[in-house]
Amino acid sequence: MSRNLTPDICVIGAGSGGLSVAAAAAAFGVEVVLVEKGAMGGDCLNYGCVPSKALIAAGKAAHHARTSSPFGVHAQGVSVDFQRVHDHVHEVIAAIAPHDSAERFESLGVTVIKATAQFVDGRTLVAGDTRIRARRFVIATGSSPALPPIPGLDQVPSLTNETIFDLTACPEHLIVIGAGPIGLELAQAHRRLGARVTVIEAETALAKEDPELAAEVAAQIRAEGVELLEGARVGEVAAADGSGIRVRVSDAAGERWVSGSHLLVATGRRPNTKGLGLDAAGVAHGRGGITVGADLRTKNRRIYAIGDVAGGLQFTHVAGYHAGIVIRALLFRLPARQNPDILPRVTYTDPEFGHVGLSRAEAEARFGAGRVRQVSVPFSDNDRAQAERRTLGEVRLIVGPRGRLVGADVLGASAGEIVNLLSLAISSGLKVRDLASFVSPYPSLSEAVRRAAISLYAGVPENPWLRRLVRFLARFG
Ligand SMILES: Cc1cc2nc3c(=O)[nH]c(=O)nc-3n(C[C@H](O)[C@H](O)[C@H](O)COP(=O)(O)OP(=O)(O)OC[C@H]3O[C@@H](n4cnc5c(N)ncnc54)[C@H](O)[C@@H]3O)c2cc1C
Ligand SMILES: NC(=O)c1ccc[n+]([C@@H]2O[C@H](COP(=O)([O-])OP(=O)(O)OC[C@H]3O[C@@H](n4cnc5c(N)ncnc54)[C@H](O)[C@@H]3O)[C@@H](O)[C@H]2O)c1
Repeated sequence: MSRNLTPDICVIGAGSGGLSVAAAAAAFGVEVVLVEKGAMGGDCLNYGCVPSKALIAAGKAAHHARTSSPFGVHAQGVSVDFQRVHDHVHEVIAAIAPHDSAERFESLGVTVIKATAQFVDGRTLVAGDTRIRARRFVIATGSSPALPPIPGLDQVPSLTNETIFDLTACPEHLIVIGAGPIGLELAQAHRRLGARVTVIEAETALAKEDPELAAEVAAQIRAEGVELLEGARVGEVAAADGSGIRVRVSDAAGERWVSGSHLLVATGRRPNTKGLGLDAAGVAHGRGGITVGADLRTKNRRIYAIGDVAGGLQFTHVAGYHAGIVIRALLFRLPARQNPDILPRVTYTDPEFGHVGLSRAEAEARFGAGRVRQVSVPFSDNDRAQAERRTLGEVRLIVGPRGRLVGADVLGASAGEIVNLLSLAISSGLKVRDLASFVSPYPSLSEAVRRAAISLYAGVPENPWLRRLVRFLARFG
């Protein structure tokens, strides 16, 4: 039996973006229908952020146990029970899942429909046996692993982020294609949990980040025993004798076959637009995703697109940020536009790598090279980092006209936490002067931010006018 619904808002996709829109709209008493074809919580909870960070935490525990002797702590015979690692990862997902569950959203007043959604025209969506005509639609269908057209790849068993967290035994030799955040985070975690790991990257590792700092991450990962091949082309994939995989690789060292027990493909993402009926709905889209304006509206003014499917930065916090913009527009009819200049991102390798705002090159292109300064402080100058023997890396500030903080990079321990402070500073339009003049508890890693800010004024005591002023004022007793 079919039914017709006419809610105020219909959200497609119950991942990071869709759940935020649905929860906020329901909180204001707005009638919302949420359509989800798979697991509630989307990629982040089930196949992305949560399981990867839980696996990384397990790898970190093993690494710390093995490397604690400089503290005088000797842990002998560290062993990893991978079944337990698997269970830990799934316990973490299970602990968070109730927050994203259909039951919770129903209790908030949201009508949840478990079905695949498809537009049939510009204002009608079909999901299973339900037809939905809403005042506004929000498409939040996310992205999926993009598999490259490598000969033989479809003939062998391979893993993606959607399947790797189901392994209950540690891969003997994991081959990873792609050294972006997914490839590198998972490569290092598996290495620390006992796998031999080879990463094959066509260009350079973490190519979207500052090259100098990305190279430091790559060096650390290599030092832990990951074989990282950069500028390497994968010519073909084939089954090896027994149950393994062989990958034909060519790089500066020549052409050879690399054999392993498992293959992880982490070569980027494709937006989930297929089968949505976007053409019937009059929604423009391309390979990069759905075409949206800065207000996240599509070509069809009734329909918004947010998160990974909207073709910009692909992060959970960006999907949440998009949700906030759309809620302002849908509920309060306030104009809201996304501002890419304030968005942070963190790669959870060890050392972690955090970035917010503009890179130095972007700042120079926008303001002119002469109006941009960069200051940095290494963690080796930070007492807390020394105490914890976590001295690798640095805090870098990119300073624009009139001393405004326009970008920052943090490489090192807890970079993902430190970047929060910098993200607040940039989104609030703070000046470097503000970061130099707050009281930071001693000893803390974030104190490096204040130190970097103060270093912008390193030449001030040499200023002859100020020196004369100090001498003059001293005369008054
Ligand atoms: C391994 C990995 C690690 C990551 N780590 C981080 C991290 O540490 N930090 C971070 O910020 N980001 C991380 N990300 C990225 C993050 O997961 C995504 O940016 C985020 O999930 C995007 O949210 P979304 O709402 O756009 O899409 P999703 O969370 O993917 O949700 C989309 C939902 O839409 C549903 N759907 C799709 N099509 C339809 C349809 N036709 N009908 C009904 N439902 C549909 C899907 O089933 C899915 O549940 C990671 C990603 C991966 C893969
Ligand atoms: N910590 C985080 O916030 C986090 C973690 C994981 C993923 N993510 C999100 O997920 C997105 C996707 O991550 P990703 O790592 O899959 O994508 P990516 O696009 O960042 O990296 C993919 C890498 O694969 C390489 N590559 C592509 N085809 C190849 C081939 N045929 N042979 C060898 N190398 C090849 C590319 O050169 C690139 O370096 C990220 O951009 C990010 O937005 C975020």
